[in-house]
Amino acid sequence: MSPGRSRPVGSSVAASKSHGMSIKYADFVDESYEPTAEDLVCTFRLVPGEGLTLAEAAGRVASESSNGTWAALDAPERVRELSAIAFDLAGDADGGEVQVAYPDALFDPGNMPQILSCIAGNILGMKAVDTIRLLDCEWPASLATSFLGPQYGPDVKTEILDAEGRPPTATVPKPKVGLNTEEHADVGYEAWMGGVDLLKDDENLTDQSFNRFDARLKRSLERRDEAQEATGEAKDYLVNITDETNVMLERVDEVAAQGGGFVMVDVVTAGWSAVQSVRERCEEQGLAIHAHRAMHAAFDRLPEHGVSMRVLAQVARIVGVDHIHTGTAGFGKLENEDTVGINAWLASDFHGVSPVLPVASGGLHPGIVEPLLDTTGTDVMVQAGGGIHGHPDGTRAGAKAFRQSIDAYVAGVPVGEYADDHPELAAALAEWGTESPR
Ligand SMILES: O=C(COP(=O)(O)O)[C@H](O)[C@H](O)COP(=O)(O)O
Ligand SMILES: [Mg+2]
Repeated sequence: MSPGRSRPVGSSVAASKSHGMSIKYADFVDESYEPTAEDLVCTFRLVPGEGLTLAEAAGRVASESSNGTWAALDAPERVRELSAIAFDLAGDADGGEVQVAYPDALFDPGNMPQILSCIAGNILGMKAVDTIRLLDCEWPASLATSFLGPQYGPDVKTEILDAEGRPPTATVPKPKVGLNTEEHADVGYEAWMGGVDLLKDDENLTDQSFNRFDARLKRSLERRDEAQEATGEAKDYLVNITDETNVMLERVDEVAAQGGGFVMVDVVTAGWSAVQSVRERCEEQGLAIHAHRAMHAAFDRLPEHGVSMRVLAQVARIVGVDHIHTGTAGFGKLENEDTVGINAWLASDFHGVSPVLPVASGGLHPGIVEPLLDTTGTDVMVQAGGGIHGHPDGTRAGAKAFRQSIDAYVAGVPVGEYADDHPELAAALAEWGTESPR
């Protein structure tokens, strides 16, 4: 049949009471449905609950995530037009994949919590499924463009930093919390002097008693200015503004007033609504947003359940972050994940929405930069904490070694060879070799 929602009323749809039709779970399945360009299409992997077929479970998923419930309902046709339709079912009662198409009129454009309450809401806890995972989404233009989208994306490399033609670098001081303001800013200064572009706060450093936000921002940007002057290279600071939404907005203004170019937000723990608010304020202030994804694994680590990192990254791009962590393709300390596929999506054409710069972070050091970039390509930001500050000769030498490993890659010189006349890199390779840490 031709694409569209005005599908024939199937055998399972019983015309009923005078003003409408009775809709029940089975009416949310149409194996032959062809989605339209206005549909949001979600791919789910699911295992049906006990005693249910794949189609019975899929009907319950499409129903609960759009406008159905457990009881057959009498509803007018215009309400029926808002129903989701499960189609393309592949599998059996032991599990499989299904697509679910949602008409865009079901959604509130520009309201990410509302969209997620549909497609990743009650269905994750229904008895009708033993497990269910939202794997991927095809977004219609009407929803994708109803948010601000990224302001800079990969253009931060040239518009804010001096990183044309190479991956920009960032570092997070370690120990991750506990350093006082002066110690933290000193680490930043040493890292910038060694060749790192960005100082980055860790995900759990915000405004604790030992390192207050306001003082850290001020002092770090003072040291940044010194490093910028000494090196002649643009430097900046990914300061973690994560807090209650109104506090974050005040901090965006403060960062702009002090001359910073970026804010960092723990986007999953803060929540997408708060990220939307920050994004709006960053538009006014011209700041880029670095998205840390702490807590993403609560959604995406178990392969059979939850919401994939791919979908979380899609949401982040639509809402409008400029960078987001997407893992290290198995080379760092974290679980291997679909880093390459997610990064390709973040760079892909998407209804005119700007791309996002992916960030590789977690257990990286100079010895694994080469295989990492071989796998991800160079359109990434590369971030190292322990792989810089754990260098035997300290942070500045560690930053030099890290930058040298990147410069070697961009020059097409094997890292071992480049180390022959770069002693900091040689020391890092002697310390850590080319193994991923655990
Ligand atoms: O602090 C770091 C990296 O420090 P180090 O370089 O010392 O491991 C990152 O927050 C985490 O690894 C999370 O990474 P991701 O957000 O990619 O999961
Ligand atoms: Mg961290």
